[in-house]
Amino acid sequence: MRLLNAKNLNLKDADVTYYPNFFSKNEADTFFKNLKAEINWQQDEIKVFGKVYNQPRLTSFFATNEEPYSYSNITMYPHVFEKDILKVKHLIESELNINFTSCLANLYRDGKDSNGWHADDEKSLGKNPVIASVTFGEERPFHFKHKKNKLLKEKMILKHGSVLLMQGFTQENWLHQIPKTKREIGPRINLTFRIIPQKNRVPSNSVLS
Ligand SMILES: O=C(O)CCC(=O)C(=O)O
Ligand SMILES: [Fe+2]
Repeated sequence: MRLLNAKNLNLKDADVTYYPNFFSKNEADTFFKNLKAEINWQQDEIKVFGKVYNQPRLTSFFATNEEPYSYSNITMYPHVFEKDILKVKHLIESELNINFTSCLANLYRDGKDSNGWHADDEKSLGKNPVIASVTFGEERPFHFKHKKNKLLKEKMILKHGSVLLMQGFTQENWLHQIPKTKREIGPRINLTFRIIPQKNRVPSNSVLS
């Protein structure tokens, strides 16, 4: 049932599939409530043209390994996966047959919170990264635009309990954003599951010959 009504967006030079009904209404309501309370949401600062601002959303980072995640000028160190986020992880992994190591969680408190145009193309994610992006709470528009061909764009609404799977050449060729809105709206939680391998480290007790 979770993959019911799956839709490939058929974006050029990309591979994006939307699963609008991945979580039932009841499941999604419960996850939203629990994750909002359980997660240790943090406020990071971003630097734009030398000036420091609060990032327009709260975040938290989780991983099964110790590998931090750096993007823009922010480095996030992982928490261990907590109860509910681990449940979400397992449900996604078993349906999509993909194992994720890490999750960047975003809390958009209201319409003033946003996520500007970007691609998740950090080196640490490797080439052609797979990203599963889960929405709980308020639905928000999600925009895509092609990096080179200005005529190619797409807008969609990410529903409560939906999953958006981005893979293949998506990050190489497209940008995405969650724009601000003037509408009076409630909070939205987004979980982006990613694969960020642990870099090789020499164990402290090893003997090098
Ligand atoms: O909130 C979303 O749906 C997108 C989040 C996102 O693009 C990101 O965290 O990289
Ligand atoms: Fe992103």
